Amino acid sequence: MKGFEFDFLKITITDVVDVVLVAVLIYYVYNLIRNTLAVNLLLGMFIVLILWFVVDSLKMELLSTIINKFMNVGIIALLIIFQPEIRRFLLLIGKNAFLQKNKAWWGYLFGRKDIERNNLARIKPIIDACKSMKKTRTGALIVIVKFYDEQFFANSCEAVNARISKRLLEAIFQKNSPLHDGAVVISENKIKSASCILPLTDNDQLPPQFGLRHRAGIGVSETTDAVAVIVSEETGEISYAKQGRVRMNVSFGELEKLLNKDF
Ligand SMILES: Nc1ncnc2c1ncn2[C@@H]1O[C@H](COP(=O)(O)OP(=O)(O)OP(=O)(O)O)[C@@H](O)[C@H]1O
Repeated sequence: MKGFEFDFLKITITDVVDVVLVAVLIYYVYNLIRNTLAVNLLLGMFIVLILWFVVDSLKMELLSTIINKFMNVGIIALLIIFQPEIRRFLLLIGKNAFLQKNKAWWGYLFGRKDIERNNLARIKPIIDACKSMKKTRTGALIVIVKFYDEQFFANSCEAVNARISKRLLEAIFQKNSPLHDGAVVISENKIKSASCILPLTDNDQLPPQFGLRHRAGIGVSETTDAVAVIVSEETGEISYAKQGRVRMNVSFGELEKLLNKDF
């Protein structure tokens, strides 16, 4: 008994690391699914789990067997249901970790000011294009990805592979342009493709004025590491989608800050 109490109270460094890692994992998972449909799915699964325990402890054989069978395929169902979140999570810990490490080295070697100046040079054409498209009420969807997944984008896009420029972005989204329908995808400092058809979000909590353009921007940010800048054709309002969540009526100052952080 004494041994048990001693064991119970013994906390090793590994235990602390274990708890911290689990806390970090929960934080990341929470951040990934916060305000997305995945929360409802998770809640649904949690309710089924509670029901299973209740039914099992009340020895209700038939219902228990049915839920048991359902739970047996639970892992596969989880993988299918949470495929976008799992994909985003793995991209986050893989690609982002590498990029962040690089950023830190660049910061160390060349100083923060240089990074910010470099970033502004990359971001400025996008912000300038948005300013001009807001004025002319030109609808636009600009998607920025850290990791350009050829397979994901190649099938539904026209390849561009050009330097990011304000005039090119304006020309693409201009109403008479053959490429104006769909999204522009920017990655690795280039306009990689245009006229991309993206997956639409299933989120039913979005404002009613959000049509297909907004839904596509939010949808791609749910399934990939992308952020999307959306210029509304109707209102000229700028929205910013990231991880399935959307910020509406973003000012150009805010847009610069957001892109500086995410690009
Ligand atoms: N799956 C898709 N992927 C990328 N772009 C799309 C997709 N579906 C529609 N679009 C773009 O959205 C445009 C239609 O936008 P719609 O008016 O439905 O959107 P909205 O969100 O209401 O935006 P706006 O405020 O600009 O009207 C299409 O012309 C096309 O360019």
